[in-house]
Amino acid sequence: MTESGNGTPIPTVDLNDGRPIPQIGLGTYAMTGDEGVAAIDAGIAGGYRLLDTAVNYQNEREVGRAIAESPVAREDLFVTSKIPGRHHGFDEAIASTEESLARLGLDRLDLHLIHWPNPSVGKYVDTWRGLIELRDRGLVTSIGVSNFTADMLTELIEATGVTPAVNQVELHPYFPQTALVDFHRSIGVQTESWSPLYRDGGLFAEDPITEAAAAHGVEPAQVVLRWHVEIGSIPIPKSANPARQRTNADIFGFSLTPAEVAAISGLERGRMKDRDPLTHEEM
Ligand SMILES: NC(=O)C1=CN([C@@H]2O[C@H](COP(=O)(O)OP(=O)(O)OC[C@H]3O[C@@H](n4cnc5c(N)ncnc54)[C@H](OP(=O)(O)O)[C@@H]3O)[C@@H](O)[C@H]2O)C=CC1
Ligand SMILES: O=C(O)C(=O)[C@@H](O)[C@H](O)C(=O)CO
Repeated sequence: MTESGNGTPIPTVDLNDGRPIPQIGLGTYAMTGDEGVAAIDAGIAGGYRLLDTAVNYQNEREVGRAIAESPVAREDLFVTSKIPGRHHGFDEAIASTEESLARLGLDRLDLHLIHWPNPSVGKYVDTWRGLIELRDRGLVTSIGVSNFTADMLTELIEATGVTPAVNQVELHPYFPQTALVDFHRSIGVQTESWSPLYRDGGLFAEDPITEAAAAHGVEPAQVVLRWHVEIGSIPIPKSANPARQRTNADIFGFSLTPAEVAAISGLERGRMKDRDPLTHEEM
């Protein structure tokens, strides 16, 4: 257990491979250059131990710089990256991951994900076999996927016998993905929420969120992020602002009532535009 910048401990949960993962992480999308390194430095100093990056964020070097200059021991950090669609395939996934490790300056990733399934390409099972090989070689500790549907997860498990540890998906009060989260729970997959704050797109003014914030004496963002924890998902909010980073991580000193959770989940209206993994593909 680590402490957030406000001194609230950040607990962990165990993945289906027995590895502990922090219950909140720092999203690093768009954190590039010296400013990006400073933002990631601040996140680690503020208590984050889970760092979420990807080949396509073009910031693995920045994440690696922050890790190298951090006083926090490498073994206390949990680093996630993601294989892009243009690197789908068994051999391609292995080569891509070796390049990611070189950019990060690491000898191992804690978690590595297939970033998007890209179903029209038809190689996500081969890519999954590549991740299994990488895990067996010790280059990756836990393996998972992102933006996979229940049917895609079932296909991976039936083809390889290996269940992903994580499925990182779009998840926020406007898109709670209740059926998928329940399916994950039924097969032992840990849900991670991307865009957990809906990119600050108006969520914080919704009545169920402002009312819960007033009731608990916290910020709306803390209510939203606590909601993720209550529904069993790990949020990975992005903030480059050290004060907001610390506020976001400070969500383990209070809990929401079942009625508050239900009211927030009742804000459901659908996913972000054009982000359906059956049709949205990223190379
Ligand atoms: N696997 C996938 O396909 C995807 C993965 N991701 C991952 O998820 C992470 C988070 O998602 P992202 O899309 O970045 O968006 P988020 O939902 O995390 O929202 C980030 C935005 O909210 C603002 N913000 C953060 N905290 C607060 C706060 N307490 N109060 C007010 N505003 C706040 C940030 O501004 P500021 O920085 O100024 O605080 C930023 O503009 C990404 O960084 C990435 O790691 C994202 C999309 C897809
Ligand atoms: O941020 C990520 O991991 C992505 O996959 C992005 O492409 C994301 O989907 C996005 O919306 C970028 O604007």
